[in-house]
Amino acid sequence: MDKINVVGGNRLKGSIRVNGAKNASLPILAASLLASESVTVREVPPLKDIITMCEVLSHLGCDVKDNSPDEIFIDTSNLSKIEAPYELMRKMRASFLVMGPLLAKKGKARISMPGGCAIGSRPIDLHLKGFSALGADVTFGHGYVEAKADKLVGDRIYLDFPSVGATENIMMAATLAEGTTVIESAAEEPEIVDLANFLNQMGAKIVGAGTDTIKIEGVKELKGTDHTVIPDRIEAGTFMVAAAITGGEVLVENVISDHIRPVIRKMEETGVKVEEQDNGLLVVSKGELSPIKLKTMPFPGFPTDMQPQMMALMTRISGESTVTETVFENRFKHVDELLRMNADITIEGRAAQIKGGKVLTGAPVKATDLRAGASLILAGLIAEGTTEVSEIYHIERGYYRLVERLRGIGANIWRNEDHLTTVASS
Ligand SMILES: CC(=O)N[C@H]1[C@@H](OP(=O)(O)OP(=O)(O)OC[C@H]2O[C@@H](n3ccc(=O)[nH]c3=O)[C@H](O)[C@@H]2O)O[C@H](CO)[C@@H](O)[C@@H]1O
Ligand SMILES: C=C(OP(=O)(O)O)C(=O)O
Repeated sequence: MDKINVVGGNRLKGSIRVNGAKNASLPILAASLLASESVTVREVPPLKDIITMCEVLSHLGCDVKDNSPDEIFIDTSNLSKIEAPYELMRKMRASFLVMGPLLAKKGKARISMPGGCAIGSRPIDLHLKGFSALGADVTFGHGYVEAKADKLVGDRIYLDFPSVGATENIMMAATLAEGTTVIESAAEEPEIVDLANFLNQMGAKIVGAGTDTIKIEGVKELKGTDHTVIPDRIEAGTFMVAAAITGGEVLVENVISDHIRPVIRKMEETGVKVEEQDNGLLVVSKGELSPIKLKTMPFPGFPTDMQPQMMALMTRISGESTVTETVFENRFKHVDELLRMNADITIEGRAAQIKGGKVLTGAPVKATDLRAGASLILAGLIAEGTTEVSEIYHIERGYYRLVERLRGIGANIWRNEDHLTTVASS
């Protein structure tokens, strides 16, 4: 089984470029189903989740060409199926994002129910509330959710929580509905804005994306387009923490600062210097840092996808920091693994107290989910000895060539197979 090994102690220095955003690419690829012409999407990171979404689109009948490393071409002229089976859904929850586009384009969709995952139960009730409001008949059976509508008709939909996925799915379905749809209490994440821009380029009429009220005036047809996805704000934040935790100096390139303002601000509160330059963010971390209190919130609040990485940073800061997780019910799985590395963390309900400043010690640990895995690698960068991270397929869902890229700025890190190659050739 592949593992990532990290030996702590190196100060990271240099520059590192951020890839296109996984969480913007996935809904955009799903939205390409709505086009009546071909679509090209650029700066798509070549990750496992992206491959899964391409498999879903191919399964539905699309012609998908992966012009590696980061350009995907989709021709929907042979879109014939309306069903996404369990084998594809179980690999990735985000496959559920094809439901809105299929319902809009084909009037019917049958998708295997997405299950929960390590960070929580993750229901889909808000997606379905939206489809029903647009006039779809939604039923369940044999592990599938099925939605049907002779025609979708715009309506006012209030989301009880600003769910990113529900906002995206409903926005996509509404593009071809009759009349106007208004999503209230919508998610405001940058990935929603990127999706709306993509849809508008195809001829959709969406206003208000990036605010809590999105208005979609339905159109008859969407044409093809060529779109470049936004940089990955979570990858950027992860590299910023890598610089900060090691007392390093790293230029993180290809960043939209406004997308990671909360991460910049919380990092500055610790005493890390973040300088906005033309070509990226220069992160400089020197001397003692100060403990902070952090609460995850929907955008523009602090992103839950950066919480485990920030917790790794807190283990290095003397004094007591706290993290409150309000978005997911169970996103503290990394804590047990950090404890194995000598961290001092206690959890009470949705809050964690981190008593930082103890020397971390390398240990065998496992990535329980994507960002938990990133947190362990970051902790490994400062731990004494070797940290051996297993179940790294979680990490590979969201970070492309993380090992090589961190090594490029000075980390002592390798995959088991790299090590064997090095030993064999020496
Ligand atoms: C592929 C992708 O873009 N994933 C991101 C997306 O996930 P995702 O779109 O799944 O996250 P949501 O914003 O929908 O989920 C946020 C909260 O809402 C709840 N909820 C959601 C839908 C629903 O119908 N009912 C309901 O109760 C969830 O259980 C969770 O507690 O946004 C999350 C929140 O920023 C990020 O952590 C994920 O990285
Ligand atoms: C939780 C994440 O992704 P997903 O919604 O695909 O599980 C993530 O990107 O941190």
